[in-house]
Amino acid sequence: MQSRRSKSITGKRKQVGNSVARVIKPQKTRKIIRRFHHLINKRESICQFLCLTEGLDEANEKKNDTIILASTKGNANLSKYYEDGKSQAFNEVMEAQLLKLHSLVNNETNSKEACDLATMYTLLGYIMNQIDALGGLETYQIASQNGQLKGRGGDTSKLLEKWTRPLLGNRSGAIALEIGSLSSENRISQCGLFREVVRIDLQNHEGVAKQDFMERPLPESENDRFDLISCSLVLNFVKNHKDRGAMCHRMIEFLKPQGYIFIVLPQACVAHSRYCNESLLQKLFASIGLILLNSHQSDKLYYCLYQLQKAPSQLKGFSKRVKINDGPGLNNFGITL
Ligand SMILES: C[S@@+](CC[C@H](N)C(=O)[O-])C[C@H]1O[C@@H](n2cnc3c(N)ncnc32)[C@H](O)[C@@H]1O
Repeated sequence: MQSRRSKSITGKRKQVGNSVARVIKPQKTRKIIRRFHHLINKRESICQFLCLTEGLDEANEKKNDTIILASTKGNANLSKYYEDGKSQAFNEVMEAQLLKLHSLVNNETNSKEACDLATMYTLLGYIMNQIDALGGLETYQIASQNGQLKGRGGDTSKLLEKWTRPLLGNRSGAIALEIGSLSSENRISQCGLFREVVRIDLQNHEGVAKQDFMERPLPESENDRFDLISCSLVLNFVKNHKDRGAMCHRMIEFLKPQGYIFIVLPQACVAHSRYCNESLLQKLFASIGLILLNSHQSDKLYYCLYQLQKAPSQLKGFSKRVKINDGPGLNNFGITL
């Protein structure tokens, strides 16, 4: 029988599995999700600064720890700074440093000198410990799941049903793929529009297959393709702009001609990003053959429905992130193709 307690990367014992779900109060879920995103984004910025983006994996913090340690390349000082950061509990000094990280990593005169590296590795250690203290990806997913509970208005596929019923209502036998699925109880699975909904996620959940979409074998025939792909709050979860682009390309491979993609992002990804807004997103998707049918922005989320048309023969202008907004308080969300 699997133990309900496991060791964290810092060696502390922590609870895993359903026991965590019991201790996350609904009013805390948003806070947890925001904190998780904050930490992951800051870690991404530091890793980019250190040219260390390769291989970090939100689903495996132990592996991340090993990768970061390996990047110190036996430099005892750097690994000491990293361990030093890990040993620090939540504190205002480190939080303030995280908040001004943007100016540190974007300072043109900042060469990767010893003092920068010391700060960065200490912050990395601190972030790792904070993610660990939060319970890592598992707690985040449980918080997201709680956020979806019926009656709390959290199931984004309610809008998917509303938008696609007029399009798919008469089509019998439609099949859907839900990437990042946390439950078989969501509207996408219950609305009756689909003969089958294939649900996948990086982690195990009841009624959901554990699979990394990026490793799902490519379709060999039309039967392996989908009428609709749902990608709700997943792209923002993917660690960098290139990998998000790769996921978008891959979704196209899995769509039937004229198939639909339903995408949900935190509203901040289109409203408060240096590298993304709704119009850029629309152009970027158009370059891979996706035409916008519907969109909606709530206080917290941005929803959109695209349909696959014929892709233009050449991909143009989306291989690099271009700054379209500037100012304090913006995030670095972006997608490149
Ligand atoms: C915030 S949850 C979103 C849950 C749900 N779809 C929703 O709308 O609330 C993001 C989920 O995306 C999943 N995810 C991220 N990358 C993935 C990938 N490559 N393949 C499968 N699932 C992935 C994560 O495991 C995580 O559970």
